[in-house]
Amino acid sequence: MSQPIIALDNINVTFHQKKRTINAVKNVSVHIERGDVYGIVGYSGAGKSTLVRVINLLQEPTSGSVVVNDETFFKADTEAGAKTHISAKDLRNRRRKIGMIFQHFNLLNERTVTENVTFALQHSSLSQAQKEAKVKELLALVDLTDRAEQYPSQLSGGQKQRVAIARALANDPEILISDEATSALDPKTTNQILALLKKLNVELGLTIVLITHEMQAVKEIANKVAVMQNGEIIERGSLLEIFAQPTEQLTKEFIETATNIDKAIETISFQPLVQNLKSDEVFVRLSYVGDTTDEPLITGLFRDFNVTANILYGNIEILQDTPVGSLLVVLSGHAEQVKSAISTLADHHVEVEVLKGGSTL
Ligand SMILES: Nc1ncnc2c1ncn2[C@@H]1O[C@H](COP(=O)(O)OP(=O)(O)OP(=O)(O)O)[C@@H](O)[C@H]1O
Repeated sequence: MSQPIIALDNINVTFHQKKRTINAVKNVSVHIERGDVYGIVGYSGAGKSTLVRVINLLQEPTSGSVVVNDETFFKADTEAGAKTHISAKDLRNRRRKIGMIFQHFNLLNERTVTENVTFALQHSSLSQAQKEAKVKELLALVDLTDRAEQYPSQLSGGQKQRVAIARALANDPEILISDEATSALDPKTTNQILALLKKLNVELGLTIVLITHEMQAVKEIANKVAVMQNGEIIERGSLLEIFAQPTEQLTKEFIETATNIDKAIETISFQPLVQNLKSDEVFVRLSYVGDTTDEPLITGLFRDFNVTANILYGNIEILQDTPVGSLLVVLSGHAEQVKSAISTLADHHVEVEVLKGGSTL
């Protein structure tokens, strides 16, 4: 495997306040590959911002090592131990290659869109004409050419975030850190900004670290996910692994917010068919990932076992080009046959969760 573009190892960040010690990040290691859109999900206070601020040393860790693009930015084995630290001058230069965008855009309100983006080029070696061309190119990239001379107060939230993205890209960064960048936006604008980030990832090869409390955002564009709680990463994996087989309760909660399957189960549980489930019926949830979707499994249940499947709800999503499905189904037939049908489904990598009935299985 190639070298990760970002390697954080054994990172601890401890804040000392008067009488309190806050362990904001506890022994976290994360490796992010070039071209990843790496989602870090967690509730407020989980330590996400503190962790990503470590990448460009806006937050110096108490201990651990920070390596970006094969260059050690920081290394300290313990709080008291010897520290290796990149020089201040080098850090300033390297930071320009790590763009950041935030929830509240952080634009200069007295400056126009063009001036806001140009500001990011103040230390650039480009000539004035090159800077002007660069800013024009960036505004075209984020689709804001017609707003170039407007002020932030004249823009919508989504447009302001586009200015912030153009500014973050001014020095051709290889990494973009997005800290809750869509949290203040409505769902439609959120999707437009996420689509723009995805485009930048694909077209520019930009590595994106996406911190958010919204699993929906992660689901739209991330290929990898880490879930943070109390300063620790409690679960991580590819987007598909996390969505298909979450193990931690918190991960399941986040996924639920992005799929609403629990809500569907609750609603459907009140339907007469489920309320008045017969003794030979069982209400199940079938979950599957990938090719299984294409197989006529449901028809096979009747053909092979004489078990009928009444589909009450279905949700199939495409995550990273792979179908991920959930079906809420009432199966009915002889207990033995239903049992065989369920084990056949399991053989085909369909996870079967009995939600109601089935005491005779
Ligand atoms: N400079 C600081 N001094 C003291 N405590 C801090 C500091 N920065 C963060 N913390 C604390 O560290 C913990 C993690 O905060 P952090 O902002 O990283 O969480 P988060 O997951 O990003 O949440 P949010 O989305 O609310 O920012 C919190 O308890 C926070 O109060």
